[in-house]
Amino acid sequence: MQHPLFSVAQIRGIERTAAAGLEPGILMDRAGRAAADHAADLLGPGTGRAVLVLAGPGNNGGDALEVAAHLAAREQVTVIHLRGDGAQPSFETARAIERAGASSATFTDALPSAEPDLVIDGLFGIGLTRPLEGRGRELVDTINEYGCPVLALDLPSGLDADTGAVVGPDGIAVRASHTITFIGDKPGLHTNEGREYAGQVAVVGLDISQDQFPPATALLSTPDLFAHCLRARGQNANKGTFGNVAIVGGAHGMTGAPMLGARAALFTGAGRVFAAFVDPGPAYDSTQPEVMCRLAGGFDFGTATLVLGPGMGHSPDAVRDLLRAFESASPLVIDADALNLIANSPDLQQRLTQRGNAILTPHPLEAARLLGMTVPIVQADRLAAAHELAARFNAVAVLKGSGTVIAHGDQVAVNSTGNPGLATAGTGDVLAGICGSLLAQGWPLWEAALGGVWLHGAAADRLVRRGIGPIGLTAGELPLAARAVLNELVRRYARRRS
Ligand SMILES: NC(=O)C1=CN([C@@H]2O[C@H](COP(=O)(O)OP(=O)(O)OC[C@H]3O[C@@H](n4cnc5c(N)ncnc54)[C@H](OP(=O)(O)O)[C@@H]3O)[C@@H](O)[C@H]2O)[C@@H](O)CC1
Ligand SMILES: Nc1ncnc2c1ncn2[C@@H]1O[C@H](COP(=O)(O)OP(=O)(O)O)[C@@H](O)[C@H]1O
Ligand SMILES: [K+]
Repeated sequence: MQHPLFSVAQIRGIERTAAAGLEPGILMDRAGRAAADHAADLLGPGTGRAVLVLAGPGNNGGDALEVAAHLAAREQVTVIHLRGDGAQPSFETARAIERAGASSATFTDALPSAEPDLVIDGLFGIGLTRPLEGRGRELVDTINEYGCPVLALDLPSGLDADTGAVVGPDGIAVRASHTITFIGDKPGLHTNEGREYAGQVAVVGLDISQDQFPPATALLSTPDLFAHCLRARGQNANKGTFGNVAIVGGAHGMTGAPMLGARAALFTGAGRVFAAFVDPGPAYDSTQPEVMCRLAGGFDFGTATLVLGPGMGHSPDAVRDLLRAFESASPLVIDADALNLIANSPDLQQRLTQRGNAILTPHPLEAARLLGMTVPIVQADRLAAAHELAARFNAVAVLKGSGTVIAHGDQVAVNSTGNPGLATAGTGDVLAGICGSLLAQGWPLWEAALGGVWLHGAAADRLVRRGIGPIGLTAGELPLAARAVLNELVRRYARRRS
């Protein structure tokens, strides 16, 4: 099943169309009821717990007041309602104000002296137009220090639902442990700062019929998007069935990078794996003797899927190898130094665009160099940056980081796996090796990128679940974990086809 992500403009459109066919206020009734149920689940069995409800001036505040009215029957509810000095509340918010006012909830301007058992964040949702300031900012500052669960309504106040950026210069947002988001899921909850601030995300469609939803802006990447490429191995398979991968890089002093990529390719099922060194490198890898070490200069680039860039350096030999690789018809994964060489060379850019058949895997700095912009601009709208990379270089673009964005043509996906254990040197080399391995096994570019990124993150998640990381997780531990995750996926999804 697909997991769509909608822009704020799309959510507004869906809300308008749905509301036109319903009694006024029904959608807020449903949002308030669903959020109150979610809050009750977080509180667990019992009654009389202290719940702090922060309600803003708009409809997000209306949702929060509905939650307050529902919860007040069982819990000790305190409401801080920031009314703002803008327009009058909407019909549904005015009704929510009345309902909460008629309940046993206590309204106050001051935070309670003791930390509550649960905070409901209904300050701002998709109507946030500027950074938090004044009292709103003070409240967020304080609740961000609490240790109790924080349930954000629709999205954490202060976050941009489209981009996952904290609105601001010098902005602030609620750090929620849970977010219940209404009508449809939003990209900003899953990329950039979104994963940090949104916590666990639950989506409530408010019973709006699917035919009122437009095509999604993006999809959250799950194995359903690449399951059709997962295949059990036929009994009669041989190593030639699973393709050749060559990791091309490893300038003097950087031999570890291609070795990590090569191990990742091997452990995720490539038939034969080469490490092709730009400068004279090791004769063999004593830890992984299955990897065949070669000098890139003499390697026939037409015989393997090529992963270009890990530890490649910037020497004339590196450029020569890159040019030769571009002249081959082999599928390419382009990473690290290869991306920097391309960023510096209009000629390489033109050749890449003309040849196609490539996955680019930049981190935000590499993406900024390729696009001729700064990292903050790339990060301010990661979906747009990935889309632009894909269009400009005629490739599948993988913009790495928390909530990696994968883009090609009109398609955009946001990855749902991974954790900060991956923030350590060499994990990018492993990702490039996995993508190369899947390509070599016959996966199309788009699926190899989606699957490679998902698997890489899931491998890190598996290690963390087993107590290996996030602190101290090493890139070299990922390939074995990726192997386990891939075999599990194949058992779950694959039908034997050979
Ligand atoms: N309608 C429905 O049926 C449904 C609606 N739903 C809910 O509605 C939410 C959207 O509601 P919304 O459009 O009212 O926007 P919301 O996020 O409450 O904020 C707008 C208010 O904040 C103000 N403001 C903005 N920025 C500010 C700042 N930095 N600092 C201070 N003030 C600031 C702005 O006033 P301004 O000063 O800009 O005029 C305005 O008053 C959505 O996220 C979902 O939760 C769901 O229940 C589904 C059904
Ligand atoms: N905080 C994080 N959460 C999730 N994934 C992360 C995080 N930090 C880094 N990663 C992932 O780790 C990898 C790092 O790649 P890269 O920066 O190229 O590292 P290197 O060049 O050292 O191998 C990417 O796949 C990236 O998406
Ligand atoms: K909110």
